[in-house]
Amino acid sequence: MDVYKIKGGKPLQGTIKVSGAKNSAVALIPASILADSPVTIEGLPEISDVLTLQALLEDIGGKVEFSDGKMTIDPSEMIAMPLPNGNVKKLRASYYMMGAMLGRFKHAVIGLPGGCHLGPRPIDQHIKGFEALGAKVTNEHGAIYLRADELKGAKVYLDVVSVGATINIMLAAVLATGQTIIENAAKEPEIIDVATLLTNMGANIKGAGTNVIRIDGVKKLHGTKHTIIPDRIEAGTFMIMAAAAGNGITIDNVIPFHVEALTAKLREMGVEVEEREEQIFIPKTKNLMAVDVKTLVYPGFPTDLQQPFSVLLTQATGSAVISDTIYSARFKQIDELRRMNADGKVEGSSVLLSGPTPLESATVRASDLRAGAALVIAGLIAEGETEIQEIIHIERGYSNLIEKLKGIGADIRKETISEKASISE
Ligand SMILES: CC(=O)N[C@H]1[C@@H](OP(=O)(O)OP(=O)(O)OC[C@H]2O[C@@H](n3ccc(=O)[nH]c3=O)[C@H](O)[C@@H]2O)O[C@H](CO)[C@@H](O)[C@@H]1O
Ligand SMILES: C=C(OP(=O)(O)O)C(=O)O
Repeated sequence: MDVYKIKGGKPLQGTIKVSGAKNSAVALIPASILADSPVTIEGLPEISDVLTLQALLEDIGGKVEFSDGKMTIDPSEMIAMPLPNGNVKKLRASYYMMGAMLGRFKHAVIGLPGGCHLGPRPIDQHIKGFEALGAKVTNEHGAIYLRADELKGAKVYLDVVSVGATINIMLAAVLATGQTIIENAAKEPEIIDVATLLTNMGANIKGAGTNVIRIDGVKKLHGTKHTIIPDRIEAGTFMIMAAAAGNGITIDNVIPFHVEALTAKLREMGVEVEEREEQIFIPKTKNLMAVDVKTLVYPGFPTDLQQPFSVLLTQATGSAVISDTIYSARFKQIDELRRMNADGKVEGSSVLLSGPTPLESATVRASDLRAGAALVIAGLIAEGETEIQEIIHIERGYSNLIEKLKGIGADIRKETISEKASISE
């Protein structure tokens, strides 16, 4: 079992570079299925979700080359191979194989997706969209069967604002006949990134980034070259880290506009945030004041930063309430932070945190990706050596984290330890 070991309390200083966005990458890669010639994506993060998607494309006959963040996918010989199990369970975004394969082959068999356990994560809105386009969708023994004689554009109103459903319906609709309108669409920057790739492949999409997206179906899509946007959640994680443990940190390769909700919260707490063109500088913070946080759909405060942000609140003066309106039970980090001396309590869909509390090292478990990121930040602050187990979740989403953190002075290493030392349930 691999673990991270972190000796906390080191002064962190210098420049840390953000990689390409995980939540774009995991949609851009499946989008290539819709082309009739090679698609090249540059700036991809080196994370296990990307490698798993590469394997899934290879499973269906794609020829994929991936090195130095550049992936070239030749989709010309892909076939509609069923993917009921195996790799699809390893990540959430395998659901994009549904929209992309349905769009190209008019049928697909895909196992139910995996991903972080954040409470219930239904895909009813994805299915509602596929059905509106004319697909018959059934769930048989844990796999979703999708089949359509023809996909025809339709109006789809999303009952909940969903990133995954918005992108998946776009993927299924770009090669359908006629016009599809997605109403109450999600507006995340990753949706614009995917729409940009599809447009450069020859698709006709208007309104991505607003809550109404119009797609006029085209007959075919061709290969292209695309550079991914920076990961705003990784950037936000580094901003929180800089506020909690930094001695002057520059976060490089960030679009400041994409992290505005976090910037505003940090400023409210007393953190100085200097925005530059593609960088953010955070000097050493002296006094942190507690602030309440409520997660919302974009451009609101992202649920994916709520868990890392909770660590910062343990260092702030006063009491604060965090409410997660997207995933009401996304608080598994709190039990682990309590092992490290944090004063936090989960109450329904909120957490009450009081501080400042000096964190102490402990052996803790990364129950999910952002809980893991939270524990890394906690480990960087804590007195002594913290061991983080189940880092497999962290490596789904953070590219070269150890090297990046060492580069700003952190004492962190990856070690393999005996399974017997696991603290998992
Ligand atoms: C791979 C990826 O991009 N993952 C992100 C994506 O996940 P994901 O696409 O799974 O999240 P959604 O935006 O779909 O979910 C938002 C909310 O809608 C609900 N819902 C969603 C779909 C559906 O069919 N029915 C339904 O009820 C969910 O339970 C959740 O409460 O957006 C989340 C919310 O910003 C982020 O935390 C994830 O990092
Ligand atoms: C929840 C997340 O990822 P996924 O949707 O891939 O599980 C995340 O990136 O924080």
